[in-house]
Amino acid sequence: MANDFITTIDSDDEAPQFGESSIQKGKTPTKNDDLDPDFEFDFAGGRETGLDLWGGDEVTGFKNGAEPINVDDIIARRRGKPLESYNDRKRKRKAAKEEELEEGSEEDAEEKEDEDENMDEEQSEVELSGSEEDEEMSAKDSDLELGTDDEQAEDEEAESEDDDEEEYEEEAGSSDEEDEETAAELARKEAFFSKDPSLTDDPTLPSTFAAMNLSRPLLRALTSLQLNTPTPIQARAIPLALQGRDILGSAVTGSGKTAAFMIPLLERLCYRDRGKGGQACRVLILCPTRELAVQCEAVGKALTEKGGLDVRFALLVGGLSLNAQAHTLRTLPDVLIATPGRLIDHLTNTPSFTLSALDVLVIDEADRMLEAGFTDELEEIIKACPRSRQTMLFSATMTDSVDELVKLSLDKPIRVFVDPKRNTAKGLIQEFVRIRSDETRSPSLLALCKRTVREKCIIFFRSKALAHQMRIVFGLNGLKAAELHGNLTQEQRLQALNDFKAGSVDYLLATDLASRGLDIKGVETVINYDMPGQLSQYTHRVGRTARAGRNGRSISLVGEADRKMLKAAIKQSEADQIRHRIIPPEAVNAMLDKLNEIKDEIEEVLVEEKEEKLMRQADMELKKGQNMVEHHDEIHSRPARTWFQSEKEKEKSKSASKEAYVGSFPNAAANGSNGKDLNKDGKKEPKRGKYDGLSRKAKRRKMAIEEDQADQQSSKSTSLAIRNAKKAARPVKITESLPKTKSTSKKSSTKIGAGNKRKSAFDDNKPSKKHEGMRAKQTKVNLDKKGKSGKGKSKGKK
Ligand SMILES: Nc1ncnc2c1ncn2[C@@H]1O[C@H](COP(=O)(O)OP(=O)(O)OP(=O)(O)O)[C@@H](O)[C@H]1O
Repeated sequence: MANDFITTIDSDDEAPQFGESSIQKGKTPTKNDDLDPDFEFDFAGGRETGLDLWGGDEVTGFKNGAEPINVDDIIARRRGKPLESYNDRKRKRKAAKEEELEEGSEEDAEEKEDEDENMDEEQSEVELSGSEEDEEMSAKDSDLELGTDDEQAEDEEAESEDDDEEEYEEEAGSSDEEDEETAAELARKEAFFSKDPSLTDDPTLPSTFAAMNLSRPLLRALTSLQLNTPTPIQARAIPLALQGRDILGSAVTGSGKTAAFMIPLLERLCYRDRGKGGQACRVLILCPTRELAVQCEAVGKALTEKGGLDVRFALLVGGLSLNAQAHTLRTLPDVLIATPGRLIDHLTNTPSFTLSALDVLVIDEADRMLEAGFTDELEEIIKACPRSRQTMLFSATMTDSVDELVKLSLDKPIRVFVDPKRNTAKGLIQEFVRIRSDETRSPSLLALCKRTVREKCIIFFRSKALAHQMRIVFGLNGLKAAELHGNLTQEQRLQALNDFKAGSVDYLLATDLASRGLDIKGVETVINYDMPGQLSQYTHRVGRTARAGRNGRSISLVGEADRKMLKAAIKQSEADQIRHRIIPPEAVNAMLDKLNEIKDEIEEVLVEEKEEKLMRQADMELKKGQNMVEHHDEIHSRPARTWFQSEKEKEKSKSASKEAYVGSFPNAAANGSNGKDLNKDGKKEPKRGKYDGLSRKAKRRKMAIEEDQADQQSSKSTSLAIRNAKKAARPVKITESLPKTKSTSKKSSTKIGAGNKRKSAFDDNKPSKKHEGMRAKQTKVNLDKKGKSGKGKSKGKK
C-alpha cells in the first residue's frame, strides 16, 4: 500500500497567523523591456570565513542604469508603510522585550501599555487588509474545526492513494524493461569509460585533504574555509583530476562538486610556468547561468585569497560590460568563468583572445547546458580548445542527453558517480500537498506561507509572469518576497539573491533559472508552486535545501496533471523521505476570499508599475538620444560586433537542442514539453525543405545568392589549386623536408544531441575527424541526391 510509506501530516498544530486571498487571473505583467544594455557593475568584495556566497556585498558600482522598479515600493506607497521581513519583526519584538526588562517592575503598567501599542502597530503593518481580530479568529476557527475535515480529507486521500498504487504497479512493470535497456547501455558505456582506479586498484579513498598531497597554501585555504573532510565526490574526483584524467562526475545536489573541480585545478595552477611567455588563460569553467558563474568565481576566489595563491580570475557573463571583460582578457587571467554565449562573443569579437593555451576545460551542470539550448555554442567552444586539454563534466543529474557531449569532449574519461541510486540528499524531507482544483493553488500557497513556512523559503514557478504576479500578491498580503527570473536586469537578479541571503526578504519567488547549482546557506524550505516538466528539474529545485549534510524540506503542490511527476519523484526517493501534507480547507478558503478582495488592487499595482516603466523608458530614450548626438563620431567608429550564428540560426539550433534534451525524458511528452514535430497521428512530420514557405521571388533571390556564393567558392579553390600546383613544381631544397600530403577527409557536421530520434553516443564505433579542438570520434551521414547514404570516415586526432 502506498499508505505504508507515506506519512500524512497536517498543519493543525502549527500556530496560525492571519489570513488573506484570491487568484489573480487578470493581466500579465509587462515584459521588463526597459533594460539598459550598457549598465555595468563589478563584483568587488570578499568574504570573511567559510564559503558563504551571496553575502550582500557583491553588487556594487552600478553605472548608467536607471533605478529598477520595485513593486514593494508601489505597495508601500499605497499602504503608507514599508513591508517588514520575519527577521525584522523578530528583532523588533526582541528589542521591545529587552527594553521592558531594563525598565524594571516600577514602570510595568506603563510599559505594558506601550508594548500593546507597539504590538498593534506591528500587527497592522503585517496585516494589511481587514481587521486583525477578524483574521486571527478566522484562522483559529479553521484550525479548531480541522478534525472533521481532516478525517474527510484523509479518507479522500486514501482513495486516491489506492488509485496511485495501481498505477505504481503498472510503472513498476515498465521499469523492468527500462532496466534491461539500461543494462545494455551500461555495457557500451563501460567499454567507453576507463575503469576508476579509486574503486578497483585502491579501495581506500583519501579521508582528508592532506592525504591527497595538496600543496600547503591550498590546505591552509581549505582549513580556513572550514572544509576539513572531503565529501565523497571530492575524495574520488580530486585524486583523479590531479592525475590529469578526464572526468564525468555526478553526485547528489549540495555535495561539493564545485570544490571537487576547483581544488585540483588550483593545485595545477600552483605549478604552472610563470616565466616569460608562460602567462595565458589556462582554465575555462563553463556555467549555464550568470548567477552560477558568479558563485563559482566566488568559490575559486575564496580558496585563492585564503591560500594566498597567485591566481587571477575573469568572469565572462552577459549583463556585465563587454569592454571591461575585453580589457581583463588582455591581461591574460589564469581562470575564465563564463557562460557560453558571452564567451563566444569574446572569441569572435575580442582581438587576439584565444583559448589556444588552455589546460583544463570544466563544464558545470553539463546536462543543463543542453537543456538551455547551448549545443552549438558548446561545439564551437570545444572546437576552439586545444586537444591536449583535460576536460571535466559535472552535474547532479546525468541524462543520456549528455552522451554526445561526453563523447565529443572527453578522452578516455572516468565516470565518477557517487551513490548513483540516490537522487536527493539524505536530509531532505519531501512533502506533497494535493491540489484538487487549480483555483485553490494560490490560496494554498498563501495559507502555507502565512501559517507554516515563514522564512528562508524558495518558491519555484513555471513562468516568469506567475512569479511576478505572486510577488505582488505576497506584498499585498504583508509577506516580504523577492523575485528571481529572466525578465529582470542582472542588477535586480543579484539584488534579489543578496536580499534573500541577508534575510531582508523571507521568500525568493523564482523560475528554474534558480533551480541549478545555487548554493544559498540556510534555505530551510523549497516550495514547488507547480511540479516542473522534468524529473531532473524537480531534483535540482528541491536540491536548493538540505545541502552539505544539513536538513531541509520541500513542499510540492500537486494537481491532477502532476500525478506522473509525483510518482516519479516518489520512486526516486527513500520511503522515509516522503510525507503527505494537508492544509486545512478552511484556511485555504479564507485565503481565497482574501485574494478575491484584493483582486482589483493587484490590477492597480500592475497598472502603476507599467506606467512607471513607461516613464523611465521615455527618460532612457531621451538620454540615449542625447548620447547619440554628443558621442556620434565615437559610436559610429566602433566596429560592428559579429556572432558565429545569425539570430535565426541561433533560434533554430536552440530549439533543436532543447527538443533533443527533452526528448531524452520518457515523461516529457506527457508533460506537453515535447512532440512539437509530431502530426495528429503521432507520426513525425517530414522535414521542411530550405525553400518551403518562400514566395517565388524570395526563392529565386535565395537561389541566386547561393549560386553566387558557390561561384565565389569555386574561383577561390581554382586559384588555390593553381598556387599549389606552382608550388609543387618548384625544385625542393635539400635542407627542406618533403611537403606533407594533405588529408582529403571532409569535416563532419554531427551536432551534439541534434535530432529527435536519439541514438546513444556509445553505439557509434565508426571514427571520423572532427574539429581541431575536439577529440571524440564522429560520424557523418551524407545523403546524396537519390537519398542513398554514405558515411564519411576519418580519424580523431589526439
Ligand atoms: N568538504 C566539504 N566540507 C564541508 N562543506 C563542504 C565541503 N565541500 C563543499 N562544501 C559545502 O557544500 C555546499 C554545497 O557545495 P556545492 O555548491 O559545490 O554543491 P554541488 O554538489 O555543486 O551542488 P549542486 O548540484 O546543487 O550544484 C557549499 O556550501 C560548500 O561550501
